[in-house]
Amino acid sequence: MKHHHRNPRARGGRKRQPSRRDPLIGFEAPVTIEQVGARGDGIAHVAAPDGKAVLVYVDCVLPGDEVRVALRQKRGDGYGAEIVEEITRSPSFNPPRCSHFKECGGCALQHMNDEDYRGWKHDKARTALLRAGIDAEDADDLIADVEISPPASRRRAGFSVHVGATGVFVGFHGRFSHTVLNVPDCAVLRPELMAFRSAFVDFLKSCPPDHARDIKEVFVTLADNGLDVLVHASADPNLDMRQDLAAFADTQNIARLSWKVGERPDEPVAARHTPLVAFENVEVPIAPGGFLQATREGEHALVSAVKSALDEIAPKQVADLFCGVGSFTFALALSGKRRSVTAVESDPRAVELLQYAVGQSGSPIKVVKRDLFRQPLTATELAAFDLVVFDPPRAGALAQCEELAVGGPEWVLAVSCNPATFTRDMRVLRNGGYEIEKVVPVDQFLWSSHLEMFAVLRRKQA
Ligand SMILES: C[S@@+](CC[C@H](N)C(=O)[O-])C[C@H]1O[C@@H](n2cnc3c(N)ncnc32)[C@H](O)[C@@H]1O
Repeated sequence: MKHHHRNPRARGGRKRQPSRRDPLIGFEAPVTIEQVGARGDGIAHVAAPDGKAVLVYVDCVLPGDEVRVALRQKRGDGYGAEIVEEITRSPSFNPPRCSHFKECGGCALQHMNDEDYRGWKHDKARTALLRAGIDAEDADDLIADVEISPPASRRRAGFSVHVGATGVFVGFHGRFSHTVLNVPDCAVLRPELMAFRSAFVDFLKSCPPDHARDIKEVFVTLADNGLDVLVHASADPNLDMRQDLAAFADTQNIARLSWKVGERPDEPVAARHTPLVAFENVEVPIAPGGFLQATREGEHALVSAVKSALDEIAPKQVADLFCGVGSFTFALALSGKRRSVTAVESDPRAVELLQYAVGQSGSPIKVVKRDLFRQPLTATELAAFDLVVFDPPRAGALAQCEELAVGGPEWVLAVSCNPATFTRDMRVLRNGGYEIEKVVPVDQFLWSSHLEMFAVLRRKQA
């Protein structure tokens, strides 16, 4: 056997120190939870053996809970801690709805009662406005009631898949872990998605393990006419697997089942009929894994907010930026009376599908493919519109807001799925002369820390 002499300086120049264990890992202490932080975890301070106060983050707790915790791992500026004993629970503690809530990383706040939960989401919107420079009294006047999607309403989900010696798992990752958990009584998903999940577990159990093991994730969207399923795998399916998947799609009445390996384009394995969603009675085909608002109720709340703003603004020329396949586009063009809409989107597939539906319906919509991060509509181009609507991904719409600040129209409607970038974008627009007139918080990710915000902005008259 060869013996390798390692030069300790060869790689980093300095001799490696033996790793020293953090003495606080494993330390136990009683704590009283002070507040629920932005991610839904409880925040508290424990007294360390040296007398210093150490920040801890604890899952599944509420303000006022007294628990004994063990520090488990460094997390940001503090430690993630696990409950080892419940001493007293706050009166607002609600029994969680799913049996696997404590283990599952999908929900953060199932244990909060409905009223406190509503208040917590409202405060999240309020904090975003305060950070955007709005004063507290104005923020309270601006924020409408939170529109919360009910349990069992989420119409799209990405399930992680693990097929191994311990069984078949199709579900979500555990809290701060890579372990995939089955979620047989998930309370947030539509029943159609739940039925698919358990049928898919059975299907994978019936497959040769070598092939089932290739499947890593499965994304499911409930379109208006059935399920659209996209399987992410590490290798192509063989002929048997293709036939089995096609038979599975038939028995489960799946509209389309596609397969995707890495960054390669997805490939339909069973295309029984094209998944469609309707906006203002116009049917639009959707792409495998393509964007759709997470719940019908959330989409309805956002579209209603857009429509009531239209009544007040009465625009003639509208720009719908980051339009996707048109959740707002058709409402902007067709609700009440017809208006000209320029719909802008960078995803080529969404552009093609929207273009198709526009052509079929003869709607007054021009669809433009453009990257609005690199090439926002310029102040000069914006002069053609009397209303701009934007609904960017989590990164927000900084470049576009900078152009709006210079030359945007009187009215802007902003939709955001990330309070942090919402705050930043609102600051830019306020510095450019816009005032926020109304904010509607929309909660499509029940019991999570996510929040969507809809805002009406108007340029201050000189
Ligand atoms: C939150 S979704 C909103 C889609 C649509 N408004 C809806 O409600 O269904 C954000 C959209 O922005 C698109 N997008 C992402 N980056 C973009 C970019 N740089 N330029 C233009 N569109 C982009 C995505 O493809 C996606 O369709």
